[in-house]
Amino acid sequence: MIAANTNEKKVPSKITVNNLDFFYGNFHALKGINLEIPENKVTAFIGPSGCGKSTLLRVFNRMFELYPEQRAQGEVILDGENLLTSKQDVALLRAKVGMVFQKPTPFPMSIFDNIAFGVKLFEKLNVSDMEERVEWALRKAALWTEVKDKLKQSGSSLSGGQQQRLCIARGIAIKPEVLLLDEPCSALDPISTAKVEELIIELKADYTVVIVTHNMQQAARCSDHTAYMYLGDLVEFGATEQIFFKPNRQETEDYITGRFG
Ligand SMILES: Nc1ncnc2c1ncn2[C@@H]1O[C@H](COP(=O)(O)OP(=O)(O)OP(=O)(O)O)[C@@H](O)[C@H]1O
Repeated sequence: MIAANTNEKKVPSKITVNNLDFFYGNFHALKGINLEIPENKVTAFIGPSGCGKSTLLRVFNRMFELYPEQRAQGEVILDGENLLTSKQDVALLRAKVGMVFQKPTPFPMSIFDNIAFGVKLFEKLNVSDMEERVEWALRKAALWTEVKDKLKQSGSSLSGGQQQRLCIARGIAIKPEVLLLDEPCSALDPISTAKVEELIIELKADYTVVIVTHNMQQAARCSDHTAYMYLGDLVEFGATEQIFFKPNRQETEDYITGRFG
C-alpha cells in the first residue's frame, strides 16, 4: 500500500485502491495500483502523457463502464464498499463522486438550469430552496457576482473560464463527497486558472478533491499530496512538498526537475 509519506498526523482515507489493474481491451493501462486518497485534501496525479492519470481518475466514478472493452479489476474502496463490485446504482455513485472535465461542457440551457438540472435528478426542492441551492453553488464556485444578473442567459454565453467555474458549480450543487477534476484548467487563461486554483484549495474544506494535471506548478500550488505515475505504474506517492523537494525515487526527481518527460 502506498499511503502518503508525510510527517503530518495520519489523515483518514476517503478512497483506498488495492491492486488495481485496468485494461483497454488487451492493453494493460494500470498495473497493480495501491493508493490511499486522503479525505478533505487535494491529491494530484502527475506524470508524462499516457501514464494513466485520467484512466485512474475515471475508475473512481466507474466512468469506464460506458465502454464495454474497458475493465478494471482489484478494489477501489469508498466508504467501506468496493465500488468495482458494488451493486450501487451508478447514478448514485456519480452523485457522490462528481467529475469536471478538461473542456468546459455547459449543458445547452440557462446558467440557472445548468445547476438545477442535476439537483432535480436527486432531490425534490421547492422553488426557493432551488434558488438558494443555485446561489450557494455559484458562490462556492466564485461565479455568483459575475452571473447573478443573468441567470436566464445560456451557459454557453459565458467565457471559457466562467464556463469551467459553472461546471464546477454544477458538480458541487449535488453535494458530492469527492470531486474529480481532469485537467480542469488546460483550456483556461492564466487569470481564470488562478481563480479555479483558489477555488480548488477552498473546496477541500468540504470535499475530497483529486486532480489530474500536466502542470507541475499547479500540482505544487494546489495539492496536499501528489502521485507520480509512469507507464501505468504508481512510482511514488507522498506529501506534495516531499515529492517536489525530496523525492525518494530517482525517476520522480528526473521528472520533477525536467530531466525527463
Ligand atoms: N479508449 C482507449 N482505448 C485504448 N487505449 C487507451 C484509451 N484511452 C487511453 N488509452 C491508453 O491508456 C494509457 C493511459 O491513458 P490516459 O489517458 O489515462 O493517460 P494520461 O496520463 O491521462 O495521459 P494525458 O496526460 O496525455 O491525458 C495510454 O497509453 C493511452 O494510449
